[in-house]
Amino acid sequence: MKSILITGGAGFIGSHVVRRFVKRYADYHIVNLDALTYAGNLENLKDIENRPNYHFEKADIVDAAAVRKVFEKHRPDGIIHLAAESHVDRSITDPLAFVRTNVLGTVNLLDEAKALWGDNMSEKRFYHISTDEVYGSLGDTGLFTETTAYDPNSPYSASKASSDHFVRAYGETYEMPIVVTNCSNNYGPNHFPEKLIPLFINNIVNMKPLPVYGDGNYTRDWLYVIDHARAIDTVFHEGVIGETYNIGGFNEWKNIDLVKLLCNLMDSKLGRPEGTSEGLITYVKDRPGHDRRYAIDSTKIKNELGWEPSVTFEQGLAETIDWYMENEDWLRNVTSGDYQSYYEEQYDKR
Ligand SMILES: Cc1cn([C@H]2C[C@H](O)[C@@H](COP(=O)(O)OP(=O)(O)O[C@H]3O[C@H](C)C(=O)[C@H](O)[C@H]3O)O2)c(=O)[nH]c1=O
Repeated sequence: MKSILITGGAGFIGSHVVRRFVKRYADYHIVNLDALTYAGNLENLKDIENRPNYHFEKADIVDAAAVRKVFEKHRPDGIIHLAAESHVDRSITDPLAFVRTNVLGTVNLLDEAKALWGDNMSEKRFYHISTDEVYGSLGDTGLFTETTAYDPNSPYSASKASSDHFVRAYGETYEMPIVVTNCSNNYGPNHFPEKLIPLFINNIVNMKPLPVYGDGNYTRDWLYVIDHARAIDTVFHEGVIGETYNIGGFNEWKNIDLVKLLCNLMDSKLGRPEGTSEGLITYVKDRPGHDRRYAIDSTKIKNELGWEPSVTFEQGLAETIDWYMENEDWLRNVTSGDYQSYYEEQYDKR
């Protein structure tokens, strides 16, 4: 039996990866290691929590002793590392939190894997899930490829770039069997409503303002989270050790166009007169250091591993909206506590 440890498995992307692995690989021993911070939620895994091949361990990757205990208990052969602080706006107000989790936490995991595996690394794998933001910002043309130079602009992307470098350094220095993927913006069910799409769905439902940063002409490449989970499965099993693969949706949208599309779809789902939600659009002060455009070239993973997105944006967005509208309790629970005051504070500071 293969023991696979997935960090951040209670989070957005992580929960889709855990679900996929638990359902597809009955003979694997799947361990979800998660600190259950504000964006981690075991509700995301209710449907699989009683499966015999699923195990949950609450631990913070910053706590090396706690990580060691989990490693000694479950002796993972493979590690899929998704645990991270991920929200760019939060990184602007609290960079150190990002250094702790994303840099220190990653190095802790690498060290514990090295200690556990010793010289016997041949059947092992350390897989780091990263972001296209490490490449910085594009102009109006061009795409990020696996050889684009790192040029991070936000504390978040700097912390992810640093963790990528550490993972590669452990590959070079200790011959750890590593693999890295850099993905574009994900969307889909279970996404914490601080990110653009779920925040705006939630605000439209509640007739609240839709805060578009700056002029709204920023571009992102959107990838359905379920397609991303499938890509992670493919890279974990078939990716070549030491390689990087970019994972994107071939699906670029300017924020303002995406927001207008979302408004129209939501008006028709909610039976509201056309234009109601667009009336909620409010241009607010820009995010400092806001990257203008991300766009990813996923040709390598397509040509070498046969992965490409399978869900169209229209389908994925419709499924996402339906999920949020059918899971109002989930949304209410995750937006309780200090969530509202956190956001109000952020806008005041801009
Ligand atoms: C929350 C929010 C965002 N925006 C803009 C800012 C961006 O241009 C775009 C998407 O923002 P969001 O914060 O959802 O995502 P990114 O900053 O692109 O980063 C995301 O995608 C990458 C790949 C990761 O690696 C990050 O972890 C993930 O958070 O909408 C607004 O205009 N208003 C808002 O209220």
